[in-house]
Amino acid sequence: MIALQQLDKTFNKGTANQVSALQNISLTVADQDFVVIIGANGSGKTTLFNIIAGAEFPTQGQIHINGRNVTHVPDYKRSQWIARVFQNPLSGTAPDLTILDNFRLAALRTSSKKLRIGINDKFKNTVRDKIAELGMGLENKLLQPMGTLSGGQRQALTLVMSVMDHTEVLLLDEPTAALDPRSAAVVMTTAQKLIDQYRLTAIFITHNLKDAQHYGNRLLHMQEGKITRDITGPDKQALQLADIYGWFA
Ligand SMILES: Nc1ncnc2c1ncn2[C@@H]1O[C@H](COP(=O)(O)OP(=O)(O)OP(=O)(O)O)[C@@H](O)[C@H]1O
Repeated sequence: MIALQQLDKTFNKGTANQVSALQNISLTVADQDFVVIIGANGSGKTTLFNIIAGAEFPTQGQIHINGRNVTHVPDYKRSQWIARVFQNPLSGTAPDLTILDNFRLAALRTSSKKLRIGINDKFKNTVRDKIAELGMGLENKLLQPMGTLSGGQRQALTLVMSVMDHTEVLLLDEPTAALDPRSAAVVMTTAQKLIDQYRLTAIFITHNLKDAQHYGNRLLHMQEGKITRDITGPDKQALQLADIYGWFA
């Protein structure tokens, strides 16, 4: 469970450039919830992710993840149980390294994996099996540089890489924004499959209102640093695209 209590984030406090990016945000995300966040540019979505991931600390308020108070735990420590996939398919990957070496690098995020990787072929076989599940034929390209793949292939691999071990929370930060519609659909289908398979708690930021309607069991609308709508369960299922468009009028 993720519990955010009365979070504030102010940038450049006390200066002419002061920005109140998050204002008194309280939110509880249950285990295995799939929450979608939409909102206009500058409404605070990425700042919220930065604070959940530990890339930024709140000006005020607290964050608990599965009962642990992580408010001031930095991102490199939280990465043991939080994975984040970004808009840019190259974020978090090394384009000149092979697919396998990228998986090795990602594996170094957790100490448990450090012990296993590189000792024998077990890690390679595990990676090959996980990649084969994507159904994209990439398991036969383990020694191909990551940078030679398409954006959609890279995002699909990044998803697999992110959730392979110990991840409890998956933060999807506009993961399909740079992709063509077909690749975007493949990446979102992959994300949904992995979320179900690994029973992840997921939060998905998107500007694609169709995806916001289709995915998740809960939809949040952010405006000016606040959560102004929180629609769950049957109410979310009943939402029409026109309703969501109307929120941006
Ligand atoms: N490091 C920073 N320093 C100063 N201001 C910042 C910083 N990061 C974000 N902001 C400001 O905080 C506000 C919220 O920005 P944020 O990036 O969280 O919005 P967003 O909803 O993710 O927008 P977008 O949809 O464009 O990605 C904006 O006014 C932004 O300019």
